[in-house]
Amino acid sequence: MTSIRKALTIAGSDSGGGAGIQADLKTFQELGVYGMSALTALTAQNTLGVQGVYPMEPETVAAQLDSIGSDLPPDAIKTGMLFSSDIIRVVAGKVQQYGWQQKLVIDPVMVAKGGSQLLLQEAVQALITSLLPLSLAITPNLPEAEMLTGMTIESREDREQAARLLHQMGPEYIILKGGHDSSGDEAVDLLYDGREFQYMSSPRIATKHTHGTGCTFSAAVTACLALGRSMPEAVHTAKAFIQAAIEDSLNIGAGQGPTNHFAYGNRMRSRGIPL
Ligand SMILES: Nc1ncnc2c1ncn2[C@@H]1O[C@H](COP(=O)(O)OP(=O)(O)OP(=O)(O)O)[C@@H](O)[C@H]1O
Ligand SMILES: Cc1ncc(COP(=O)(O)O)c(N)n1
Repeated sequence: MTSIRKALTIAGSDSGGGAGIQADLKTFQELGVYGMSALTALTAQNTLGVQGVYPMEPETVAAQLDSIGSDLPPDAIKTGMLFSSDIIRVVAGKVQQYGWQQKLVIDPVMVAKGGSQLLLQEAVQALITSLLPLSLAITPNLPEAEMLTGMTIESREDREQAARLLHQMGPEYIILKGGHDSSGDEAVDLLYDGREFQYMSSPRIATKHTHGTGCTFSAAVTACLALGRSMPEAVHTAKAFIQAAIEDSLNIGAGQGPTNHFAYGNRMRSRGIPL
């Protein structure tokens, strides 16, 4: 019998398959981790945008988490689209009930690349007060970090100050993603553990096909944590995973296409490197 590490994503469904739960499960699979999911919302979505958002009832989110918590304890967990304060409170309660605090990565998804609201404005405060204090790590992009801290982030010093403020809200690790800063030739992410700032950068790829980059990146971090890797190792691998996925992005759909979840694994396998 094969034993396998398990990761759980608590997120929304993207019918187009590039972001949300679909991106998370593909990433878990590629990194050799058994994927499980609890749906918070359905979206009707494709590369052209979000055509509809259909949130789950909070009790159906609770029921999914109970099914998983009572039988399939995850080694690591991530959240993505949570939509409302009611759903956030249910998730926070289940994280406490099952003792998942040290395993929880929060991707504070707020707005889709096409502009659709994936987190209601009324839910931002619940995210800060109910969920952030329970988390191991948070992976905001720059606009999300601005929303959570109330700061404007322009300089490197601003990023470090935002990371300090986010750290005071509870997460042990802050992973501030720099994909939205298109001013330089590099895509620069920052990892902060409350003591040191570690920058991780890669060449910025000129492409519009970046649908689901944040979901894929945080899923890769979560998969690596499920495998028992340290946080710096997990972020390093996630950066390599998303870089490959954007470089080899897929030419499907008429709009902003998804990344290629096979790319990192294909490269490693072709070089004979174990994943
Ligand atoms: N054009 C690019 N070239 C290289 N890396 C990129 C590019 N865009 C984003 N990244 C990387 O992808 C990861 C996700 O960053 P990003 O800031 O895009 O997240 P996000 O906005 O949350 O994504 P999403 O909008 O899909 O939720 C980060 O590691 C970032 O550095
Ligand atoms: C269900 C779901 N979750 C997350 C995203 C964010 O991804 P992006 O910002 O690339 O649109 C999304 N579009 N849909």
